Amino acid sequence: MIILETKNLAKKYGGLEVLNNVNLKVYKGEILGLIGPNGAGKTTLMNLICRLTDITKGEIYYKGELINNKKTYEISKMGIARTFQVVKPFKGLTVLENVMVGAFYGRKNAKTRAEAKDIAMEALKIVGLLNEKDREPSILPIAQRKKLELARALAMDPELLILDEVMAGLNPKELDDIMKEILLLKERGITIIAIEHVMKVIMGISDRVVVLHLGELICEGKPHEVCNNPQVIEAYLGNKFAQRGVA
Ligand SMILES: Nc1ncnc2c1ncn2[C@@H]1O[C@H](COP(=O)(O)OP(=O)(O)OP(=O)(O)O)[C@@H](O)[C@H]1O
Repeated sequence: MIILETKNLAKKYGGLEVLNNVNLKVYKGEILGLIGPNGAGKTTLMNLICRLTDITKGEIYYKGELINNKKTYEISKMGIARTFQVVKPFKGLTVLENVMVGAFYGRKNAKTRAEAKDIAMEALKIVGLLNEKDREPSILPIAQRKKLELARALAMDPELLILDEVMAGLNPKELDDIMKEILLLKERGITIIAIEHVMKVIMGISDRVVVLHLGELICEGKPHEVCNNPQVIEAYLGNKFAQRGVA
């Protein structure tokens, strides 16, 4: 079953064509890896889906419903949550309070502080950040700030979770930990789109991979199929990767 679909989606910033004719299908329950070179349009595509930026052309359907005219907060209530590439926790709020913000804006729609706290505590438990709940986010190391971002998105109780480079800057042990957590989220029934440059992660968690290049989807398939596609090797991975298998 398709949970999200874009049809002939296009985005221009002034004269700059950033996305062109993107037909993306995301199936319920899968982890979809989205890869492509810097500037390919990956974040822009996610910004369009979350309705953070105007659509130049085309349609976006979520669970069969056209969402072109929805507001970002309506998208959150419908069950789409995302993390951001650059983690920006709210200053002056503790880790717990930052996650509570997600509980107020998401599908669970917390009505009281106590309710939001329960939801946030559960999300912090899932990502293993309960011990840090009273700390100031800015003093957390990068791996924990990424977990905070993940917890905030989880507190929104998403059906579709968009992860924008949650792995960047993590060491191998931290990568393994967060990969396991993402696979657990899939087991909980959450559909995931993961934008990622770390190919070990993409190969390790994705059911399917799509490749964006110069604003167009140039390839989709199982991870190993995509990695062996000559166009993808040429545009993104390079020959070294193809010979080695996993970067
Ligand atoms: N608000 C904006 N105004 C003008 N141009 C923009 C804007 N946002 C993005 N762009 C341009 O759109 C193109 C695609 O950017 P985008 O951030 O979507 O790429 P990306 O694939 O996510 O790259 P990266 O892997 O580096 O994060 C780039 O050329 C970028 O400079």
